[in-house]
Amino acid sequence: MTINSFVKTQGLGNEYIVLDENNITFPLTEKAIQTICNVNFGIGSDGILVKTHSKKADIGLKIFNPDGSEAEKSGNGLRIFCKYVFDYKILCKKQFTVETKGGIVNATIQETHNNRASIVTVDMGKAIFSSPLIPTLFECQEVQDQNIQIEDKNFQVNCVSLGNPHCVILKENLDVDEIKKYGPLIENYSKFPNRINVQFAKIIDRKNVEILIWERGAGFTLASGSSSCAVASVLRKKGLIDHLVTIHMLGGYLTIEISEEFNIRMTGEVKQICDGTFHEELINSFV
Ligand SMILES: N[C@@H](CCC[C@H](N)C(=O)O)C(=O)O
Repeated sequence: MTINSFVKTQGLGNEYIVLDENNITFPLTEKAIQTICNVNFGIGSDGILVKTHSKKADIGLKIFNPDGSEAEKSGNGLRIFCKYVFDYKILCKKQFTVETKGGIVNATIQETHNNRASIVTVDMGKAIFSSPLIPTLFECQEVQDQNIQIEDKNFQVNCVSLGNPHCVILKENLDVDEIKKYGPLIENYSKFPNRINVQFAKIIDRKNVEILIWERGAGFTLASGSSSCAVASVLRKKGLIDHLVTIHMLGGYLTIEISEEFNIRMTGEVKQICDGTFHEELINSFV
């Protein structure tokens, strides 16, 4: 990769721009991230992934939301980053560890279908249900079926952390307009000090769940890996699904495996969209 070059890749319609911290000449400020992720003034993306050095793992990853905030974890982001690391021969092996702000994960490149897609598995770590660790300000030890009032509506929320915080709401019917209206209000609800990712989930059967997502710092997205893991963890804890489940989203599906100890393994597709170089005129609009 050359100076100021980028790769853009999507996982089920959740798209990320991948950068190497050694190759960028400009400071990655909040304004730079917001501009690059903007589809009208920049490249357009659901976030930015930055390759960094790690002393504890094979490689390091920083994850930024399009509003400029830093996320601890991202499921699609991790699969996308692992494909990049493998395809661009940054690490010449199919199994490696990645350090994120939300912990170290193990990743495996399963298949690379000749110029079609890659299938990547990531061990996302252990689902954490302890309220203060998520963090939430609910006084109970674990946040299960807690009622919250948002304007005219009452929601029963279940919270979990996969390194990043999630709020899962079970629904009988999924409504895109509803999550677009209430998602940002739940994201910023007073009991979520670090804000939160929001999922509406509809159980199809014990092996299939359909979800809609409102992402912290990004908004409505077509898919989210950590959200899929969050929904699977919460529903498994309630005994409503099997240990192996397919999470269906608007952009595609992910397979999630939940161990007895709530270690979560996620497998799904990723496809590169393009690569390129930031134009001077774009860089000058945020430096
Ligand atoms: N799209 C991601 C989640 C990205 C981070 C999230 N918005 C946060 O702030 O925690 C995924 O696939 O997990």
